[in-house]
Amino acid sequence: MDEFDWIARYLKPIAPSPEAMGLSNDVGKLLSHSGSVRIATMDTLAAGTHFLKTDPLDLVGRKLVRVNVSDIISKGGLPEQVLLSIALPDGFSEQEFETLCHGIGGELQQRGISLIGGDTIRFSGPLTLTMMMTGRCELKGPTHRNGAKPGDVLIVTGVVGAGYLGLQVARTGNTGVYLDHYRCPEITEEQWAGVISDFATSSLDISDGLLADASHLADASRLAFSIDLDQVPWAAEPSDLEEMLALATGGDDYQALFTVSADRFEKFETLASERGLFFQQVGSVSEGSGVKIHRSGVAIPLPSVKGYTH
Ligand SMILES: Nc1ncnc2c1ncn2[C@@H]1O[C@H](COP(=O)(O)OP(=O)(O)O)[C@@H](O)[C@H]1O
Ligand SMILES: Cc1ncc(C[n+]2csc(CCOP(=O)(O)OP(=O)(O)O)c2C)c(N)n1
Ligand SMILES: [Mg+2]
Repeated sequence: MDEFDWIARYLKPIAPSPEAMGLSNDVGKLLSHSGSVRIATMDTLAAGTHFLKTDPLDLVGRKLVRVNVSDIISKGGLPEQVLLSIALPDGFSEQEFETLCHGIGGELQQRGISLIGGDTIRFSGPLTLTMMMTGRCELKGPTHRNGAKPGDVLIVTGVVGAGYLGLQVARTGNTGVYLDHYRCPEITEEQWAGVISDFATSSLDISDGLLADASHLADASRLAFSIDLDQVPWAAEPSDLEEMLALATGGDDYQALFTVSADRFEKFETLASERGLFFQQVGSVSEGSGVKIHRSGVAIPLPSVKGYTH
C-alpha cells in the first residue's frame, strides 16, 4: 500500500467540499468573500513535544484541529478551511493512519471546516502533523496584541492549568478529566469569536502559559498587565503558591486571553452572559511594563520561567 492509496482511502472521504476537488487536482481552492477579512494560521504537533506517543491517535487528530481553531477564535475569527501536512514515522500502520484521519475528519466535520489539500510523507522522525487553517473575520481584521489601553480589564474565557495537570497525569500513567484536556483540549467556544471581535482591544490564546501569554500582550501593548492570582479560574484548586505558579506557567490551555476597555465592560458582561459564555476578569492594564502578579493586593515575585519555550 503506498501513500496514494492511503490518501484515497482515508483523506478523500474527510475532504468532501467542492473546493477540495476530491484531492485530485494538486491544489485546493480557497474561499473568497467580500465584506470580511481572511486570516490564516498554522500549528505543528510533534510526538514527544506536543503529545505523547501513547496518546490515542484520534484524539491527537482532534487536538491538531482544536489548537488551530483556538488561534482563529481568539483573534475574533471563524475557521473555514485547512491544509494538512502529515509526516509519518517509519512503521506507522494503515490502522493507525485510519484512526488519525478519523479524529481529524470528525473534528473538522463537527466544526464545519473543510480540508482542501495537503502533503503526506514518511520519514525517520516522530509523527509530525502541521495544519494550516484559514478563517474569516470582520472587515476591521483580526484583533491585535498591541491594542490594550491603560484601564482595560483582562479577561480569560475558561479554566487555566488543565493541560499542565493532564500532562503530569499522563506521565504517571493515570487517567481522568485533566488527561482528557491534555489529549484533546476544551478550547474557547466558537461563540466567543464575535464577542472578541467586537470588544477585545488586544487578544491571543493561551498556549505557552498564562503568564507568558499575558506578557506577550503587555510587551506588544507597551503596558503593564497586573494579574490577581486569586481571581484566576484554576482547573483545580492549587494546594500552595508553587502549584499555583505551575498552573499559571504550564501552558496547553487554549483559552482566549484578552483586554476590554473598562467603559465597555458592562456591555461586554451582558452580552457574554446572554450567550451563556463563561469568563473571568483576572487582572487589569496600567502604565508601565511587563506582567505583575499579586494575591489580595500583595505582590508576588514572578517565577523565572513564565511559560513554555521550545
Ligand atoms: N495530508 C493530506 N491531507 C490532505 N490532502 C492531502 C494530504 N496529502 C496529500 N494530499 C492531497 O492529495 C493529492 C496528492 O498529493 P501528493 O501525492 O502529495 O502530491 P504531490 O506528489 O504533488 O506532493 C493533492 O491534492 C494533495 O493536496
Ligand atoms: C509531551 C509534551 N511535553 C510538553 C508539553 C507542553 N507543551 C509543549 S508545546 C507547548 C506550548 C504550545 O506549543 P506551541 O508549538 O508553542 O504552540 P503555539 O504557541 O504555536 O500555539 C506546551 C505547553 C506537551 N504538550 N507535551
Ligand atoms: Mg508557536
